[in-house]
Amino acid sequence: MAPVTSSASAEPFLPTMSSEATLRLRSCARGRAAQGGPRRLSATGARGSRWRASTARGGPPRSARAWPPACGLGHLPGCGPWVDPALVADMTRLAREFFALPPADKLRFDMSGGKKGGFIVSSHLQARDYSGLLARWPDKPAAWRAVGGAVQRAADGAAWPAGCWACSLERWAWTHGRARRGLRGHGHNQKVVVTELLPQVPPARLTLGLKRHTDPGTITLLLQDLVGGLQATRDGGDTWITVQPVEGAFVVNLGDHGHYLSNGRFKNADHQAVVNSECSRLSIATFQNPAPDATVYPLAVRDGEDGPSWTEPITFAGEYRRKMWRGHRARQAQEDCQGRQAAAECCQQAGVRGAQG
Ligand SMILES: O=C(O)CCC(=O)C(=O)O
Ligand SMILES: [Fe+2]
Repeated sequence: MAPVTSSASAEPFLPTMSSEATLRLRSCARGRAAQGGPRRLSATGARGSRWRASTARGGPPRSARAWPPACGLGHLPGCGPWVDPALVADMTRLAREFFALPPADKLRFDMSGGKKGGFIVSSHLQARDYSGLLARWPDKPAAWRAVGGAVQRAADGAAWPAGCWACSLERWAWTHGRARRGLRGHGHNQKVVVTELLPQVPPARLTLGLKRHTDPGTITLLLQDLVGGLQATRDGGDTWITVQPVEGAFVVNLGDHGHYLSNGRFKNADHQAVVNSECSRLSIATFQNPAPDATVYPLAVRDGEDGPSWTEPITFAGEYRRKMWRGHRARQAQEDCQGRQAAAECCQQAGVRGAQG
């Protein structure tokens, strides 16, 4: 997802161009307070799709009728072992070293086009093997390619705590007669690693950070530093809850595909990331996407169960295209509307009537 800014300036927006001398590595309490007193997400919250991965391992769900408990903010069923903390530390350190490089070194790899609210490095070509990442990942600091590759390999499911969530759900569905033809083919063979730096931004600058969105894939494993800025909403953006950073913990977001796979039982996380006026903020997201062309049916629902009961199969590629198209249409409509409004104001000023249309 691309970050946005409402700033009129088109200058490349790089952290080394701000007044910040060095990247802060530690928590920024004042900055967090400036974001309006974030609330801690609670495991007793309503059904949602964002939870903290935990070292605790749950067994497969026992009930033949209920949905597995991954839908709340609690722990995941069937989790594998934790990711190696040394790997996480290396990835974070190297990312910070990269973002501290001079702009010329970074701009070659920037995925945000220099005009957005943050700086993104992404293995966006979604290579099925890891050579894609290794070829496109920054060559400085020297060790980062190898470590980035290791992170992407780790995300293959076995080593990440929640990477096997879709597989758990799939196993559960087959055991309990909920699977439909095609579920097994969902694959899990696309991994995209995105490292993003949201620079420290003076309060006067109207930069938003990463705009509100849902992730398109199955799940996203997100590592955020202790600055904080990730926010979630469950009322369509009226109110936002800041996801309190926890050292070494991943935030796991369910994406659109996971939402469909669970037949709407597990909601896709509606989220954004805001900038901070005190600190730059680093996040590393690993998107777990299904195979693009695999035909996937949503899990079956039983008579009398609440919620949607979708039956149509989808492919990730098709859904993704539709989502992008809807976004494009919405942006066009907004631009048209702004254009009409500007024309109306202009006509009003000039004393002309009937500018609507
Ligand atoms: O930086 C973050 O915390 C969120 C990143 C994110 O949501 C994304 O890249 O899709
Ligand atoms: Fe996201």
